[in-house]
Amino acid sequence: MEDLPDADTPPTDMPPRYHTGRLPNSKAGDGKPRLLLMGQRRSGKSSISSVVFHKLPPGETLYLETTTHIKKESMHSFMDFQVWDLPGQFNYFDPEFDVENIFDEIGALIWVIDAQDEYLEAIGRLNQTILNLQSRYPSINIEVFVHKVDGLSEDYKSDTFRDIIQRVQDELSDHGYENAPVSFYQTSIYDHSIFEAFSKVIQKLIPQLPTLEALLNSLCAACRIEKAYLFDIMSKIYIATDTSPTDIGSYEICSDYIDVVIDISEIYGWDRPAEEGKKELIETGNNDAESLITMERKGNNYLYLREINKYLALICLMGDDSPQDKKSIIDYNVGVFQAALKQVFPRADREQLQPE
Ligand SMILES: Nc1nc2c(ncn2[C@@H]2O[C@H](COP(=O)(O)OP(=O)(O)OP(=O)(O)O)[C@@H](O)[C@H]2O)c(=O)[nH]1
Repeated sequence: MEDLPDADTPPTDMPPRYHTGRLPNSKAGDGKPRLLLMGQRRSGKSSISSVVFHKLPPGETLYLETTTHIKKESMHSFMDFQVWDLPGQFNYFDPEFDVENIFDEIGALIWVIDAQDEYLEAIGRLNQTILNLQSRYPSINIEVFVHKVDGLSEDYKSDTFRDIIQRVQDELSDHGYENAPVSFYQTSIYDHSIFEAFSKVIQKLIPQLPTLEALLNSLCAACRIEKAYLFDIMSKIYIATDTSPTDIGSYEICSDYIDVVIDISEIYGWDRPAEEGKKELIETGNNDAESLITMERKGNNYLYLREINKYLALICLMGDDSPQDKKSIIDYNVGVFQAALKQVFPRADREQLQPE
């Protein structure tokens, strides 16, 4: 890390600006990239957005009412984005809907399929939607959540997953779209899988991801960290991790630790008013922010957490080779990491693009 004070920004035609709340696909000026949640009725769309973005306990989704109109919500976090929950009963390519308004400029379309239900009709509609979109908006990422897998046996779960992928891919190749940007995830609101899937969806929209990963790799190598995650604290989505294999177990440990931090800061935290005359800095690399740093032993692992700013936290997972002795080295290197983040998202650029 010491050799890496100036991180290279990957070559790109566009100025880096997602950290101002704009993702690359978003309409210049509106500042809010859009994620669309689509799928059949009762497939679980509102539950997903309530659990991930509003911390609704999964059991309480049983009482959610059917969505009858397009529900638009703005999320304010590391980046501002909109989540649109589209009721399952309409065909959005009908002339009565303003197709352009719905699909123009979206970051990703998340299609939710209820794996516990008959899914052939859902796949038919998904295929139709993908084909419609491919001709008009070929670059939209289509993310298929094979959802509610919690109630299924391991065998049934993987058979269903494979069957759905096969049916979608067959239909696409029949129409000559072998390389359509479609990805599949197994999800449930009753475990961490829904957060993991959302993390991957969001990461695809971050152009500087390779740089963030390279920085996290260097940090891990310098401090013998097993796994490092850069978390969005509010949603528990991780926006980057090092490139060593990710297992859901390490994500779960880190995500539970974030919960503890949130609970404690809800009790002891308070709002800091912005200093007079100064705009509040909400961006990556704001190391003027008060920062919480902790290191704790969890079973055979040590967990190191450092708040990067109001929205982001770095969490590292280490083995038992006395990392406590190395805490000062880790602190130092994480400080270098934070400085490098600032190079990736220079402050001048942030201020210039900060909405008034
Ligand atoms: N077992 C299980 N049930 C789930 C899961 N996610 C959602 N559900 C249940 O599925 C039912 C329907 O969820 P909703 O979120 O209302 O579905 P929706 O897709 O928004 O439905 P509409 O508003 O009618 O379009 C609720 O009873 C949820 O509790 C899951 O991961 N596992």
